[in-house]
Amino acid sequence: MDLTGGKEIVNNAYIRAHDIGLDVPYYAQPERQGDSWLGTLISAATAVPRRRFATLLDEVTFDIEEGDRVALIGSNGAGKTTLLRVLTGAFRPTRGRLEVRGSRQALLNLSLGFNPEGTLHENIYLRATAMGIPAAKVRTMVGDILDFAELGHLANRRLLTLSSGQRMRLGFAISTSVQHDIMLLDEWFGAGDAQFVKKARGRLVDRVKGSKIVVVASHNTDLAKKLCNKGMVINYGRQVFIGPIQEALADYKRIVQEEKAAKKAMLEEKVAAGAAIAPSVRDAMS
Ligand SMILES: Nc1ncnc2c1ncn2[C@@H]1O[C@H](COP(=O)(O)OP(=O)(O)OP(=O)(O)O)[C@@H](O)[C@H]1O
Repeated sequence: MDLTGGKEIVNNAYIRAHDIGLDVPYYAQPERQGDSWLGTLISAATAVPRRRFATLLDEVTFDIEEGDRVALIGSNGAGKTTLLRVLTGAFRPTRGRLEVRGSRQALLNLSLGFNPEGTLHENIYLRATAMGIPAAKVRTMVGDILDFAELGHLANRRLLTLSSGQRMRLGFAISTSVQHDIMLLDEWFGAGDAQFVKKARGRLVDRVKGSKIVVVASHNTDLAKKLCNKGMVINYGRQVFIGPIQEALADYKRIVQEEKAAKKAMLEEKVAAGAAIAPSVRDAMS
């Protein structure tokens, strides 16, 4: 079987970002003043949400070349998944220049692009076509995908009748059915039953080995050290470091310690000013 799914594998893959930024619109509900159920009800019915813009990424500049395995490192909400979405092409940067050479495989949301009303068979066509695989090629892959997901006996059932674990298995089997140049991963895949996870990890390791570039967002330091040669630290949507993985992890550790020290100092100021602090918060800061 041709593992490229009919896609051209390029000789020289890269991702180059120059000063990219991403602003997204969102709607903010004005603060509700009601202190009674009637007041809350009236304010909920009459308050008009305001359109605002949030800067999710700013001043991100890097060159990722063939052979690089890059860990995106940062606290919750730092912008790792957002950057991966930009790299997959799901979000277009609102500033700066992004150049990507090579086919991309994204393992971010395994259920994305499914139609719950369609059968498993139809959904394989839907997703594989969206991945750019020609229909003739998909036809030769359907059996393998269903076998890998262990769902062959349900091929003509509607997707909405599947359990969430079964959907995830199908999504994983489709997303990893072909080898691409660039692999974009959000956290190391670890959901599902133990036997499937083992099989899925085996396939992931193969795909990572076969990829020219891997970018993985992870909170798992051991995995980052084992898998990656480079690390990119993201803090509040800004890239604050890119370089060798050990140095990136050290930089992130320093940021976490500095933030912890700043929070502790703020807490101590509040205590000195006579504010009541819950014991759990005090313990967490010590
Ligand atoms: N569509 C959106 N509109 C407004 N804000 C958003 C949107 N999507 C993400 N955000 C915000 O952008 C920030 C970055 O989110 P993101 O999911 O990229 O973080 P992350 O680093 O992957 O976090 P985690 O480690 O928790 O997965 C968060 O503060 C999040 O609330």
